[in-house]
Amino acid sequence: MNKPVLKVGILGLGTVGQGVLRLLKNNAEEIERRVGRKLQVSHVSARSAGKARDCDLSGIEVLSDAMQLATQADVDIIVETIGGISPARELIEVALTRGKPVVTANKALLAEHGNELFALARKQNLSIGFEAAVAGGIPVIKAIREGLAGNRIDKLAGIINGTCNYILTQMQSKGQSFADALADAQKLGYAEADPTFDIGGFDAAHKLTILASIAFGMPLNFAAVSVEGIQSVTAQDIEIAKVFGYRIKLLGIAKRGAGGVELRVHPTLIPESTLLAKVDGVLNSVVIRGNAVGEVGLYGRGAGGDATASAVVADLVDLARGFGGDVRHAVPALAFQPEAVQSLAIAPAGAVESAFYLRLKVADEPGVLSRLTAILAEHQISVEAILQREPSGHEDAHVALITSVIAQQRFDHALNEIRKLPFVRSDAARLRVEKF
Ligand SMILES: NC(=O)C1=CN([C@@H]2O[C@H](COP(=O)(O)OP(=O)(O)OC[C@H]3O[C@@H](n4cnc5c(N)ncnc54)[C@H](O)[C@@H]3O)[C@@H](O)[C@H]2O)C=CC1
Ligand SMILES: N[C@@H](CC=O)C(=O)O
Ligand code: NA
Repeated sequence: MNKPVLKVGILGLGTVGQGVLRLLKNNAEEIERRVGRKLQVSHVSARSAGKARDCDLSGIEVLSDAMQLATQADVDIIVETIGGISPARELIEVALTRGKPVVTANKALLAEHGNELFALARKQNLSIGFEAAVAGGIPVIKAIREGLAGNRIDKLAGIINGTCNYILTQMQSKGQSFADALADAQKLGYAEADPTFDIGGFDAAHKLTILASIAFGMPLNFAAVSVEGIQSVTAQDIEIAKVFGYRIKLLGIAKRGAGGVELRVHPTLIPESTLLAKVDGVLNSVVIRGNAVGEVGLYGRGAGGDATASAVVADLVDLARGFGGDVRHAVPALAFQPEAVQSLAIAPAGAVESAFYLRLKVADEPGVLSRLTAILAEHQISVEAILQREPSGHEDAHVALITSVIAQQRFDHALNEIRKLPFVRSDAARLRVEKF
């Protein structure tokens, strides 16, 4: 029987949970017209039941025990916005076991345990919606799983962490310090509960894991992503990159190559003329290359309560439309039929090719540039741009350069030799450069 009202239970009333509650209330009429029935939040579970929140809890039962909500007989759909692995994982498993479809924004959980959770959902003839888990409000999961289903996708790249993009933008355009920009991103509700996930690149790696799976039809394989965060990016590197005509962005890149699939997250110099270089602040963008369509770019808010709620509610609308139906006729979780999802060889990080940016503090003495370029040449690396800064006051001189495209391993061999040179005064800053 088609119930006139579907009851929704929300686990976790933080930035995203509150956003979902607000959006379902504010756009209730629009949503009902889309679904054909009402979506009503009947229960929420919050750790501190009495806490002041930016949402209206009237008429909603607030449970302090999340497991009680996950097993509540009269709740039809569960939204998980607690985050982290435990107890989110157990709560979702219990909800599925009790026959409730789930919507989650939890990329960490899906990247690490999604294969098992999707298998359980399939066994239970249920769906898990996860649009909010990648690039917040941008409908990138839907675009890849459905809109690009006719293509063989061979590459995607994007800015997929709002916190890092906010920090890098603030450092570049306002001269704000890394620490102050991070504190602002936390206040604005962009950062993870533990911001190390953001600045260390792990959150972007969780999202890249999900994107690679649905783009290439491979199982979720978080361990295969090579991850570098933005902690070591300095204001000086941002400024020198600008002189070279580049911006520094944290990118996630998934690419089919001759040596296997490349999965990598790292701060990257990208030419300032590219679209991605112009994506600033909390905005995210993903560019996907399909063999029929060519390049498709998506752009929008990648974090924050309301933007993320937009994605959660879109999943709720999908689940509500197909509620009680046969999931074999729904869009498969990882875009490909589960039995057709195949492991793919992963390219070793050392073999991945790109150009490199190198900055060194050096003693102000003759012969520095010629010795540096000679070592690079011995490793068949040519220099495409070079900049030397004179010493100022007690400061040493700086040399920064951009190389030709080269495998990481070969560049690192050259760098090890460069580090041993007597005139090198500090450890090197080394970043990848992508031309697109
Ligand atoms: N903040 C954002 O912009 C985005 C967040 N996400 C994801 O959404 C999820 C939630 O993130 P936020 O809302 O930012 O986090 P948050 O920290 O603001 O909210 C989580 C809430 O869950 C509550 N909680 C923790 N354990 C609980 C338990 N056992 N029972 C009930 N409540 C519990 C916390 O008290 C907190 O209020 C995470 O998985 C995050 O990665 C995804 C996209 C964007
Ligand atoms: N912490 C994340 C939130 C959205 O996924 C980010 O900053 O992008
Ligand atoms: Na999204």
